[in-house]
Amino acid sequence: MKEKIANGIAHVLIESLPYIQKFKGKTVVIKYGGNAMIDENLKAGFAQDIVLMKLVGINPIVVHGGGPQIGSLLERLNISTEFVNGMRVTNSETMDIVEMVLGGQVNKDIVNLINMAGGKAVGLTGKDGDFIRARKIDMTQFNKASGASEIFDIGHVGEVSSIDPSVVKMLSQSDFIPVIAPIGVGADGRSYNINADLVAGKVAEVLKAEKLILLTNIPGILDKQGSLLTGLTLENIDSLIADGTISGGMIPKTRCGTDALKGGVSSVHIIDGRVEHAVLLELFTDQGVGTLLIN
Ligand SMILES: Nc1ncnc2c1ncn2[C@@H]1O[C@H](COP(=O)(O)OP(=O)(O)O)[C@@H](O)[C@H]1O
Ligand SMILES: CC(=O)N[C@@H](CCC(=O)OP(=O)(O)O)C(=O)O
Repeated sequence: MKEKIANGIAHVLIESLPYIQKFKGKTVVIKYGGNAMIDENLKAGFAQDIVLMKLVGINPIVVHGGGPQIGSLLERLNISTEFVNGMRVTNSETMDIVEMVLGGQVNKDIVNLINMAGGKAVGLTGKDGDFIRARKIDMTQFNKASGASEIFDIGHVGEVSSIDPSVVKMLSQSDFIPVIAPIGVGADGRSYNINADLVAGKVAEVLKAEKLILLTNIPGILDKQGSLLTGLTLENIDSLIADGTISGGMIPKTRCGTDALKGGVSSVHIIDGRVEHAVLLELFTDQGVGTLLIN
C-alpha cells in the first residue's frame, strides 16, 4: 500500500518534468480575479503555486483584480456602483476607493501571502515606474428600447495606451515576483481604473509571455446549456459574444485573451480559481483544466 502511494507521488512529480523543461526561463502572466480570492486556504495555495513556479525557473508575473473587494467597501460606505459591459462606472469618489482597495488592501495581501510562502514579491500599480499609461474609454451600449447604440461616459475608466515593462522586467529577472494592481496613469497624471483582465493581457503581450492564465470563479467559458467549452478559436469567441452566450465580465476577459493571442502570447487559459492549486494543475499536469483559447 505504502509502495503504491509512493509510486503515485513519483508519477505525479515526473509528469511535471516536460512542463518544467518547456517553461523554464519563460514568462507566465497570471491574472488573479477578485472572485477567486474566496478563502484563506485557497489564497495561500495560490501563493505557493507562484513561489514554486519561480523556484523551478519560470518567471511568474501576477496581475490581480479585486472587483468584489471594491464592491464591499463601496457598500460599507453607502456608495452605489454600477457596471456597463463589465466595466465599473467610476467617478472621482469611486476612483479613490478603487485605488485604496486595489493598490493597498488587495495588492499588499497578495504580496504578503507570496512572501509568507517563501517568495519575494513586490507590489506595484501602474504609477510605479510610470509603467501603465492609460487613456479614458467611453462605452457604447445597445439600447433595445430605442434600437440605437448609446455612448456612456463611465468616468475614470481607462484602457492601456502603453506599457513600459522595464520595472517589471528588472524585478522578474532577479529574485522578485511582481504583483500588479490594475491602475493606470493618464497623460494628465490622473489615475484610471482599468479592468484587470485588460492589464493582464497587455502585460503578457508586451513581455512576450508564453502563457496567460486567467483565474476566475467559474470552470471556464460555458455554452448556453452551461457546459464547459474546453477549446475556442478567435472566430468562435466573436460569435459567442454576438449571440450573448458570453456576457458581463466574461467579455473583457475573452477580449483580452484574444488580443494577447494576436499579440504573440502562445496560449491563454481561463480556469477555475476555486479549485485548489489550479495554477499548478494547469501548468504541470497532463489534465486540461478550463478553457484554452487558441489562434
Ligand atoms: N459564457 C460564459 N461562461 C462563463 N461565465 C460567463 C459567461 N458569460 C458571462 N459569464 C460571467 O462572467 C463571470 C466572470 O467574469 P468576472 O465576474 O468579471 O470574473 P473575475 O472577477 O474573475 O474577473 C462569470 O462568473 C459569469 O457570471
Ligand atoms: C473598470 C473596472 O471595472 N475595473 C475593475 C478593476 C478590478 C477588477 O478588474 O477586478 P476583477 O478582476 O476581480 O473583476 C473594477 O472596478 O472592479
